[in-house]
Amino acid sequence: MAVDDAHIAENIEQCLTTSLWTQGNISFSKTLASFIQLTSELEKTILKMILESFGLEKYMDELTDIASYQLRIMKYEKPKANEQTIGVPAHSDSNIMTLLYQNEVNGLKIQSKDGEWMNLKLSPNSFIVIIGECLCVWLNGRLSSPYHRVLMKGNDDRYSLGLFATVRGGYMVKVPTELVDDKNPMLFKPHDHEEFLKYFSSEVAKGVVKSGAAISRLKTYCAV
Ligand SMILES: O=C(O)CCC(=O)C(=O)O
Ligand SMILES: [Fe+2]
Repeated sequence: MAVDDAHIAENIEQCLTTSLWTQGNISFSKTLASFIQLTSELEKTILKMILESFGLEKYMDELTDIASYQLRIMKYEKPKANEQTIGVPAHSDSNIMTLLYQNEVNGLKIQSKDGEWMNLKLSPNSFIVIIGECLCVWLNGRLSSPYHRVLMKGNDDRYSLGLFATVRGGYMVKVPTELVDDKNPMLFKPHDHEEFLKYFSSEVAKGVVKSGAAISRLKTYCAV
């Protein structure tokens, strides 16, 4: 892990640990820091594999330089009555890539390209990798960013840990020239993704769009 990444991981876990235990909690801190270290390395390995598959490995340094990582710890309570409740409504992630790790309680559904909702039944110790809209745009739509949601049923609470790799503000998301030719015209104009997210949340606040509809809004915002 590079010095910068170590610093970022340390910051994330310190903020979280001190907000949960004012005195700190060394064992929890260490577990969290090593989780962030391992998952951010895994995210980079997956990104490298994706770039290599498109012959774009020369962009690896650029994309890792502008990445920032956010860890979220999520708890979904079991439904009170014998019913199904929404843990997270349908949405696509607006970042580069998300890695999810859950306890043994399933609940994540992912929508296929033909609109079918698929239940994910995960074996223990597996990770879910979700491509975010920012990477979908950067790759000129070669990989899509799937809609997903969490539905809860049954008698157990669900916990999940999400590592969200995001681009830092100020970075112009620009489709590489290698991905543009006569058959594959550029789909998105270069744009600052953070500016788009600000615009999008103001549209959500005004009630113009629903919070899960970022990808269609992104098309309106910067489609060629
Ligand atoms: O908890 C999960 O499995 C999914 C959470 C999620 O999709 C998100 O926070 O964006
Ligand atoms: Fe998500």
